[in-house]
Amino acid sequence: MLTLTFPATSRRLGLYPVVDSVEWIERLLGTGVKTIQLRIKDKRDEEVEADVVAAIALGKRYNARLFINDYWRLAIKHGAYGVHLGQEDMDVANLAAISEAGLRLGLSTHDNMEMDRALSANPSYIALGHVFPTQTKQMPSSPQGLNKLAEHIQTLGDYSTVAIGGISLDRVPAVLATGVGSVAVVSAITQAPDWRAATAKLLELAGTGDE
Ligand SMILES: Cc1ncc(COP(=O)(O)OP(=O)(O)O)c(N)n1
Ligand SMILES: Cc1ncsc1CCOP(=O)(O)O
Ligand SMILES: [Mg+2]
Repeated sequence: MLTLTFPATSRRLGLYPVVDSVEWIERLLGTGVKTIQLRIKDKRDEEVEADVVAAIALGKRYNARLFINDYWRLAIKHGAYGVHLGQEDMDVANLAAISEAGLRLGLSTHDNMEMDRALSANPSYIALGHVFPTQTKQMPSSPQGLNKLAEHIQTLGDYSTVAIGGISLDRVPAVLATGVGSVAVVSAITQAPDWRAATAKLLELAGTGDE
């Protein structure tokens, strides 16, 4: 099998909000967030292209690591910092094209087998989830829990790692104690009664990541 390579990203990506609009990207980059993902689901490329372009421009303006979820063709076309893909996406996306374009690649994993499969692609980071039950996405698997997460982090050594799924503000210290380099959150920010206060506290705990 052809061995692909992707540029490295920071070993610690810090707080990593995953959001569904350019408005959220702009708000959060304005607070000092340095790792962020645009995650728009189930639209045609033509419908999301303008948002992808705007998000990438904001990422560059704020000198942030902006990952595009799913829309890897648009991410290549417009020069995103990186792309995030799931296991099913791996079957259909052209990983070689992402590699050749020099984009970072993040891959989702939910168990040991998926971790091995992801590692064989040499991605820039490995996401591990879901750690806790989540209301944000229907998951076919059970939550991994903190012990399993800690085990995976040990196995992955110096790899850049991201934890996702049900990570509320009060759970962040325990998640970080596993040694994971980043906490990815949706509802902890977007459903917070005061998103600014929530983001400030999350940044205090998880940081902005390594340079
Ligand atoms: C950082 C991060 N981790 C995991 C996911 C989930 O990606 P995926 O499995 O492709 O599912 P969708 O987000 O596409 O529904 C993610 N987006 N970000
Ligand atoms: C996109 C995704 N992938 C695995 S869990 C998840 C949703 C995480 O959302 P929340 O932080 O609200 O639990
Ligand atoms: Mg996906």
